[in-house]
Amino acid sequence: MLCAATAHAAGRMPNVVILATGGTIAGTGATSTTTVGYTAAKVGVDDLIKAVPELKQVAHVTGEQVFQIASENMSNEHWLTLAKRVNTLLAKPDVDGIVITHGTDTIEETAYFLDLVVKSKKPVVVVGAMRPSTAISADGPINLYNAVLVAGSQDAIGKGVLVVMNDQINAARDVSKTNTTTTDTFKSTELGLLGYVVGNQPHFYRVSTRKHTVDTEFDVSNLNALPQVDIAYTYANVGPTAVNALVAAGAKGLIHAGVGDGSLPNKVRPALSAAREKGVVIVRASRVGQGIVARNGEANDDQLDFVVADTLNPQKARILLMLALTRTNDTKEIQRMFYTY
Ligand SMILES: NC(=O)C[C@H](N)C(=O)O
Repeated sequence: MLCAATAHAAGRMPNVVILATGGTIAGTGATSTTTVGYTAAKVGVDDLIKAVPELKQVAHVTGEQVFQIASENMSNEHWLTLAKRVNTLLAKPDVDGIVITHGTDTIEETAYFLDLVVKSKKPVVVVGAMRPSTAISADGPINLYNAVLVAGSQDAIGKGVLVVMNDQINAARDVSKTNTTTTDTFKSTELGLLGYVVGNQPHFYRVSTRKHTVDTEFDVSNLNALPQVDIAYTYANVGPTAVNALVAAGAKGLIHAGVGDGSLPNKVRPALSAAREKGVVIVRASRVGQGIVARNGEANDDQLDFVVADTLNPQKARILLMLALTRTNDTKEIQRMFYTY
């Protein structure tokens, strides 16, 4: 077998733990042609593993059912539970890598959260499927097989948390779901994927230069909750209602999903400025989906005391801001974090 893992160097197959959380990869539909309108999160981890007997050829696989949910129901509390379990498992010398099966709707968020809080260089791969397990040409089994190959590979060590779908390897920081239903939905847009899984082997061509895992300052081991951070979306004719409601509901941080380069409509700017004066940390992001939100570009961030999201999309900016707020309220420090991770 071509799977080259540290464990292989020691003359054994890698030990990979599959942590199952639900999603479409564990979904079932009424018929084999049901590819929408199915029920997510039905099949247990043992059956997911049994459905891919080829896994035995590339790793010693064990499974744990951590949750059984559709990923639109993923919460901060789920993330803390999952991250703690991942860190506990990776601290064991006999665990070589972890695969997390997950719904695709929020896979990019869970992967980025773990990328910032996992304290190990060992591979962590998040994987899902766009078709339920009962569908013709279900993509779950091949995605799971590829994910296990990557998680057991020494080439994946130190690369941060990875999302493996559709034969492609993507960095957690940069990958996003870009199509509502197709199997080639996960893209790292202009920043590029890291590699492919072809011929029973991962092939890496690039790395993410942003710090992750063992090189971050975030530690969730003693956390049971995360600071409340919400997202206010902007569009033509938007007013301050959402911003004011989120602040009134207790947000400690707000991501402004602005138009273009994070532009602030005149009707929203005073509400955000007032929120900042109350101590809420404001991060300017963009709804566009790629590109940098430039500091002091579409707004005078120095004067307003705002932070910019750099290239993070709003949902990933929310994650970094929550973790940043576990360390500091200083906006200069938070801006440094957005240029570091
Ligand atoms: N393809 C999927 O997994 C979608 C599903 N709603 C989920 O995220 O759990």
